[in-house]
Amino acid sequence: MATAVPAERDAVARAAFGLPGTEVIAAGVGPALAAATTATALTRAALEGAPYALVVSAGIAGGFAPDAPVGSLVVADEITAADLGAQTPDGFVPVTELGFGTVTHRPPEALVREVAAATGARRGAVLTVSTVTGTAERAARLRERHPTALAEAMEGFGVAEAAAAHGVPVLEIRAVSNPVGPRDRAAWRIGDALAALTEGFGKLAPVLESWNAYDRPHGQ
Ligand SMILES: O=C(O)c1cccc(C(=O)CC[C@H]2O[C@@H](n3cnc4c(=O)[nH]cnc43)[C@H](O)[C@@H]2O)c1
Repeated sequence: MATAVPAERDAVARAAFGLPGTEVIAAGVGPALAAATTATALTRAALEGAPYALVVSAGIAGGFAPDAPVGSLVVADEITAADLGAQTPDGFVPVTELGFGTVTHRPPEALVREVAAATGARRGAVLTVSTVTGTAERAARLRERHPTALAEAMEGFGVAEAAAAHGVPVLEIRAVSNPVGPRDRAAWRIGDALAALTEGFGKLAPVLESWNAYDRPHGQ
């Protein structure tokens, strides 16, 4: 499990589901550091002869109103880099339309369904951004481009790129701490979101145990 900061790591670790082989790391803020730290952890585990079967990006996030209110839990059916591309006179163009790279990773469908059923998490796209959205206009533009988006955060795509490089499936689970939109630090509910993260991960043990037991191939 890869969170951004130690407070998120502790919220996930507090759920203490005691699964052998589970490690929770604070991998850093932003997609680049999250990718580098996650890739390092995956490489180390592989070199030790105990490769990971699943990578989970977890933490707090901004939620798109009204579908992902503050305090709700979201599981990504799509992890998309929302600002990886070029700004043109006609608007934003993702790198894939420029002919290179990737902007989306898809977690295993069955696992996403099982996580949602076990935790009550809402299913939808989670966007990865390098700049936190601070205006209603940008929030609306993101939702126009990604109509199924429920949340935005800053690490999921980086963690997913590291997992993909190692051929390991990925999940992203986020608890909503603030609405995506006009900047309003007074509206953040980080404590509530961390509590929701702990509660959600507390319900995940059977899902992750059966995933590891069946060792299902990527994409199932
Ligand atoms: O200064 C601000 O206005 C501001 C607003 C929301 C979040 C931040 C952060 O610096 C937190 C970054 C940290 O938390 C995740 N996160 C939480 N909410 C959001 C969000 O609305 N948009 C993007 N990321 C968010 C993120 O994954 C980072 O780890 C500052």
